[in-house]
Amino acid sequence: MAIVLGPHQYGKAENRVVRIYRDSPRHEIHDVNVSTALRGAFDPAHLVGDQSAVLPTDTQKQTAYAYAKEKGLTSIEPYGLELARHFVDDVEPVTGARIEIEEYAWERVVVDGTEHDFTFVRRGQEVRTAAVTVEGKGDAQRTWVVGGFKDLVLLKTTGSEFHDFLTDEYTLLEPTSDRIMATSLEAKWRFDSAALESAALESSAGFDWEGVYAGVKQTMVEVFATLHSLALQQTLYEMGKAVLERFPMIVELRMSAPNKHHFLYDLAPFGLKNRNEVFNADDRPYGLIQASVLRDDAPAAGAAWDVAGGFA
Ligand SMILES: O=c1[nH]c(=O)c2[nH]c(=O)[nH]c2[nH]1
Repeated sequence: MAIVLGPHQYGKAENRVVRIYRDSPRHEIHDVNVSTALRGAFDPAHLVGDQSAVLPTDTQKQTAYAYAKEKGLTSIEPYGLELARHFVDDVEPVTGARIEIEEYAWERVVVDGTEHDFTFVRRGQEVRTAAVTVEGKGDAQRTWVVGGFKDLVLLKTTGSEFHDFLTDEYTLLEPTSDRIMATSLEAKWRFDSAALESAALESSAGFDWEGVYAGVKQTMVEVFATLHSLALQQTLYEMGKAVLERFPMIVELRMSAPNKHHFLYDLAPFGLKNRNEVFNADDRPYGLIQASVLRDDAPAAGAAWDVAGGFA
């Protein structure tokens, strides 16, 4: 038996880069958490401690900050593309790079009815995400971009049912035709890599990353609100389908939705009727419903979903 080195990668995780645009009195802020991971011929570092091919994780960090100025940091997808392509194209031993980014949104405070130029309040809603993977050099290079969000907490007070489910001797759940539906939605959408390779997607100027993000989020929120739901599973599928119908550059969407249970509280001991008015918001355990929706002619996903390489 011989011991061999398996897949490996290394990088700087969670660089907290804050980029301010202050070229006019009205400042802009972009607040991100960016993690880099490089793949390639790094076996000697593991096997014999030879660092000659290892671009330090500190350098990767410095690059993330330098690029926020040199290349700009507005939409997170093109910022991730710049970083990933730089590592693969310009650093000889690197054959693949994965850049994962979270963005924390700020909105302007309002003073005397006017938006303030340089003071912001953290927006309590979702965290936007992006994951860019670049593999291979030159003509063989392939690129995958996944946009997304997490922690989008949604709740509807009616318009949700759950009944006619399979039962066995352990089933206690009562069917319901009117319940609260709530979740903290995570969604990730894979852009068409072929479209990415076209010139239009090369720069943030050439592609409306912000518009797509806002549109996907709004589409999902609208479906959550308007679909009379028979199960969270159905809601997820309809949300994903609507996104693919409206956004031709997206080929696949993956969703993860904890079912944030709201149990009707028993007020009978107090002689009170509870007509879906008072609930216990339970935090655990929770149902966890996960689904993906894709075009039947979607190109192969390749390394798009290879989140952090699948390492522990
Ligand atoms: O929307 C739901 N899907 C389920 O699979 C499920 N299971 C459960 O107990 N409640 C629910 N709700």
